[in-house]
Amino acid sequence: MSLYRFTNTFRLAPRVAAMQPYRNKTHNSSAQAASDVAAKFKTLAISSPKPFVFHVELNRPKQLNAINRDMWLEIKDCFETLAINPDCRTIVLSAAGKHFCAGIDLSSMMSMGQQLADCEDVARKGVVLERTIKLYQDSISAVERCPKPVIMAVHQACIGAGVDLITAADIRYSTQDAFFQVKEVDIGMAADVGSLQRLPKAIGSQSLARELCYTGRRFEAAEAERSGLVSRVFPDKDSLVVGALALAEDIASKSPIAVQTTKESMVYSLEHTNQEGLDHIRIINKLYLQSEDFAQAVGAQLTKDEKPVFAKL
Ligand SMILES: CCC/C=C/C=C/C(=O)SCCNC(=O)CCNC(=O)[C@H](O)C(C)(C)COP(=O)(O)OP(=O)(O)OC[C@H]1O[C@@H](n2cnc3c(N)ncnc32)[C@H](O)[C@@H]1OP(=O)(O)O
Repeated sequence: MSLYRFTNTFRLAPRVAAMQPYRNKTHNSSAQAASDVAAKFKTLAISSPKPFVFHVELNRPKQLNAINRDMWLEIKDCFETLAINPDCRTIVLSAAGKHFCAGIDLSSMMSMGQQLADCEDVARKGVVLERTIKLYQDSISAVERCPKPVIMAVHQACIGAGVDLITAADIRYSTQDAFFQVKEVDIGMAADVGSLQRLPKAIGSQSLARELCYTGRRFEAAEAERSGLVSRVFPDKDSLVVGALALAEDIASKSPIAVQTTKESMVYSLEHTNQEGLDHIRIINKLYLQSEDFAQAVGAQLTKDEKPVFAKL
């Protein structure tokens, strides 16, 4: 079918000319948007190194990026903010300092224990704990709920809450010196913010997932790659971040309608039958196949235009 017939069939004209200004403006506008977002956070560093790509860094290097209450709150806020930011299409999350994440901040956990001890009634203690666990669950789930693909770039230790965090992401890359531990059993608790639900799906083996969760044993990057927890391993942190950003840039160059709908459908399909997943995407696509992105992307394929430009979403 010719481009003219295709766009006419869908009663759409590619708006390439109208969107020409985005070609030059995108990066400045993403960079400005990133500095606006960054100003809100003290445990996260945020930048936009490439057009439509945001880079979020866990930024408590002295505490090995152990997740304290501020960081739980800020992860949630950050991903909810980026979810609706039109200058953001993909997110890379890495971490500053020696390790990716040492898990929950054990000092702040001790002070929470102290606060609970000050309250005598078991029901009231239960309510406080319930609210805290829900808040932390929502923090990690904000990564999965974010419609923009999230790529985790993991170096060195990724422990406890760190594993909860990375299993909520779309794609995981690591360095060859990375290691992982579902360490909650070692601090006398069952993991409760996502690893038990998401790790078995991420690696596709109940047997291995249960072994890791019951023992808390450390597993290295090579095993993580073999099991599918990470999809690429890099020699060091610099090449890891470069590789993750290059992947993010590639995804960000595609139609945001197409990419975000793909994420929504794949996340939905994790917890639904194939038929439910097919019903879900059919209902979305009966609307979205009328998008100008579709006409434009098909047009670009037909005309071999390597860089179609899509409107912000
Ligand atoms: C409602 C709750 C929901 C969430 C639950 C989540 C649970 C979890 O995350 S369970 C896992 C908890 N984390 C740990 O058990 C990790 C303990 N740390 C380590 O295994 C090692 O420190 C690590 C392998 C991360 C790094 O080893 P390395 O030799 O490089 O450094 P260290 O000398 O051990 O540590 C340096 C200083 O950092 C302090 N530190 C380490 N981890 C934590 C942490 N999670 N929270 C707070 N502080 C931590 C460590 O004590 C050292 O401090 P200092 O002695 O003052 O230098």
